[in-house]
This record gives sequence, structure tokens and C-alpha cells, in this order.
Amino acid sequence: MDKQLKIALLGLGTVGSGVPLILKEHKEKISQVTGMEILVEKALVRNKAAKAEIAKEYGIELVTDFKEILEDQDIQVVVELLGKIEPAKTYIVQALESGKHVVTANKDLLAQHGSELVAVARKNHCDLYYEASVAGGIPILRTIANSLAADNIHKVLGIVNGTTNYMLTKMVSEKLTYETALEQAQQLGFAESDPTNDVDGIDAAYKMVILTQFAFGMTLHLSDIETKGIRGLALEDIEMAHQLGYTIKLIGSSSMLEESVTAEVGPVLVPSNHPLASVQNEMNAVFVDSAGVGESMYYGAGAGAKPTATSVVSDLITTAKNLRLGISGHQFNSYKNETKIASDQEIISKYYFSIEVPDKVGQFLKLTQIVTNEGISFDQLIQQQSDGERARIVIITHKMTKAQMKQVKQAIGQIPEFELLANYKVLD
Ligand SMILES: NC(=O)C1=CN([C@@H]2O[C@H](COP(=O)(O)OP(=O)(O)OC[C@H]3O[C@@H](n4cnc5c(N)ncnc54)[C@H](OP(=O)(O)O)[C@@H]3O)[C@@H](O)[C@H]2O)C=CC1
Ligand SMILES: N[C@@H](CC=O)C(=O)O
Ligand code: NA
Repeated sequence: MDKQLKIALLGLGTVGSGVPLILKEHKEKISQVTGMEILVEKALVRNKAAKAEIAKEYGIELVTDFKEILEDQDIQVVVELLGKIEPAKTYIVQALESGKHVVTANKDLLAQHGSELVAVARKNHCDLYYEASVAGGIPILRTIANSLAADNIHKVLGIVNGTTNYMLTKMVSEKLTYETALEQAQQLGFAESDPTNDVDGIDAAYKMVILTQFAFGMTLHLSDIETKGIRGLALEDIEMAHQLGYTIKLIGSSSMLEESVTAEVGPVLVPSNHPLASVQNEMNAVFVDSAGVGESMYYGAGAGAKPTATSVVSDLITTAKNLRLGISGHQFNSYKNETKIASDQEIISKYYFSIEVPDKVGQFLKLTQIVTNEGISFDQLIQQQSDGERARIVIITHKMTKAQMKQVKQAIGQIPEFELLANYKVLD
């Protein structure tokens, strides 16, 4: 081994503590492919005593002041695994400005400040890689940027949040409560330190911003992505969907319609025979529809220490190879297009409506009128057993535009005795 690559970790939490483990377990292979020995020299922590054991195990020097990393000339790569925006952003900018390459798993940061960080990296001829930020262990960003560079992607959609997929799986298969399922996802290290972003779909929306950049070269803001989480998802709707031949999953999607893009996150009824329907627990899957390859799906662990750290180390390996070849500073994603957002008239889907109505004659007729007023018909319709006073009617429509769907919702809202309980997209 003729060369060493000294790195520093910011954060020794779930993912941070996985990195030295992967570097140790796969040391020989990593040395062969990079021609370098990757050494974790320092780690930034808040509490040295709490991380003393892992530091001793891997011979890492713990520091509580980022300056000790920034000013260390031997450290060539900073791996940011703190999460959230600050101080992560400031540390990354300072690292890049002092000529250090950066690897991060921070989707919050990349989705909200990615363009700025990429520009700083570029100006300083530094690498900035973030494969772990989307779908944890699945090498999806590199696949889109490299392997699918020759293709024209029409649509990218999938299960990109491990916590909520784990929760939905456990709530359905083991009848766990929402709270218990969330607690388990936290204990297993899948959830963010504050799981609000997981359950409210925001974490998935961040990932869709990044996926949209890679797939279509367009930069979306979070506000461009209509986002719903699983907080209000009722078990009754999961069961009704099941009776209709669907599984409800939290899906992030981004599609090109002519020359404009539309991206959304929310519970979606996925046909039970669709490959995304069988993705369980913390597993993620990204389904790509493209002109050349056709349909392809990338499946694997979307969260957890080892899978995520493996992606982080794959970025370190790329950084090491670039250094050896003297080609540092190329952008992870160099595909760029002017961002155009699709209008509601262009977005077409089937929709699921779950409506509570008085249990008396004539209700179906009123609903039929609302939907037919938009020139749409029902694909499926069922009524759940009622308590004698109120009944739940569930309909799946044929395809309509998002604008029509909003009209239907509004019309339902105008009938005082109707209550719209849920409204989700239905995948073909
Ligand atoms: N967990 C997962 O499966 C995945 C996580 N990610 C991303 O990876 C990143 C890390 O996540 P994860 O490891 O799960 O998070 P953790 O909360 O487990 O780890 C973060 C660590 O950073 C430390 N930290 C936070 N702020 C500071 C600071 N200012 N100074 C020093 N230390 C600090 C925390 O210390 P303390 O404990 O004292 O708060 C904690 O040990 C996040 O961006 C996350 O979104 C991406 C894909 C999957
Ligand atoms: N909290 C995230 C972690 C990976 O990105 C998730 O559950 O997917
Ligand atoms: Na990934």
C-alpha cells in the first residue's frame, strides 16, 4: 500500500459508527480498488465520554471543535453525518473552501441548499458525493447519473422512506399501533433524530428533490412537491384498499410530462401485483420508467447503519479513485435543464375517495352526479357495512386530471352531510 487517505467523520451516530465498521470489514477489497488505505483519523462528537468505546475500538481521535478537523492538513476528506441544516452546512462549506473533499448522507441539506454546495465544491475543485442521501444502501444516484446517462427517463417513483414503510408493514402485518411501530423504527436506527420529517413525508420529499435533479436535471423547491405523510392514514382505508386489490404505500414520484415535471409524496394505492406493493419493512425501491431500458426497479435497504454506511464508503472510494487519477472536482450530477412545473390540467391519474355519507337512499346518486359532472366514471365502488346512521363509501375513479380531482373534492365538500375521509392517488 503506497498511500493513505486520512478522513474525518462529523457525527458518530447510527450511520457515523457504521463507517469505520465497513472500512474495517472490507479493508482489503477497498485497498485493492482504490490503491489507498482509508483511515478515520478524527471524529467530531458532542460528548467524548459517550463515544469513547467506539473511538478506542477503531483508533479514532475524538474532537468537540470542528476547527481541529478543518485545520488538520492531513485530513483530505470530511464525512458529514450530523444531519439537519446547521451546523452541517457551515462545516461542509468551510471544509470545501479549505480544499477538503466532502461526503454526506444529508438529504435535508442537499434538497434545500444543494445548488449552493455544488457551486462551492466546484469553485474549490473538490468532490461532493451524497449517494447515501437517497434510499440508504441502494446505489440509485450513481445508477441514474452513470448507468442511465444514455437513457431518457420518463418517471421515477418509489418507496424512499424506510421508517414509514417499516411502520406501515408492522401496522398491517402485526397490527402494531402507529406509536409502537414508530418506536421500533426509532430503536432500529431508521428514523431521523426528530421523526416528524419521516412520518409527514418531508424526508421522502427531500429525496424526490434530489432524484428529480438526477433524473430530469431540474431543481424543485420543497413547496413544488405536494406532500402528505402517513399520520392521518386510517387502518380502514388500508383494509378497503386491500379489498379492492391494492396495497397503500407512501410513494414519492416525479414524472416528466412533455417538457414539465410534476413531483408528489403521499399515500398511494399500489396494485397488489405491482413490484412496489411487496416492498416490506425498511426496504426501499425506486422504480424507473425510461425510453431505452423500459421499466427497471432498484431494491434494497433504505435505512440502517450498515447499508447506509456502505453507500457512504462507496462515495469515499470514488473520492479516493479521483484523487489517484487527479480528477477531483467533477460534479456528481452534471445533467441540467430549465425547471418547468406541470399544471394540474396535465397531471393524470386514477383517484381513491373515501367518503362518509348518511345511510339512506340516494347517496350513491349524489356521488355519481358529482363525478359525472366532470365527465368521469367509477372504476370500482364499495360500501362498508354501516352503523345504521353513517356509511363509508369508497370509490376508485377512472383516470382524471388533478384539476378534475380537485373539483370533485370541492363538490363533495359542498354537501353538508358528506365527509371526505381520504383521497389518494391510485397507481396503474
Ligand atoms: N439512519 C439512517 O438509516 C439514515 C440516515 N441518513 C442521514 O445520515 C445522517 C446521520 O443520520 P443518523 O446517523 O441516523 O443520525 P444520528 O442522530 O444517529 O447521528 C447523528 C450524530 O451526530 C451528532 N451530532 C449532531 N449534531 C452535532 C454537533 N453539532 N456536533 C457534534 N455532534 C453532533 C449526534 O450527537 P448526539 O447523539 O449527541 O445528538 C449524533 O451522534 C442524517 O443526515 C440522516 O438523514 C441517511 C440515510 C439513512
Ligand atoms: N429516516 C430515513 C433514513 C434514510 O434516509 C428513512 O427512514 O428512510
Ligand atoms: Na443511495
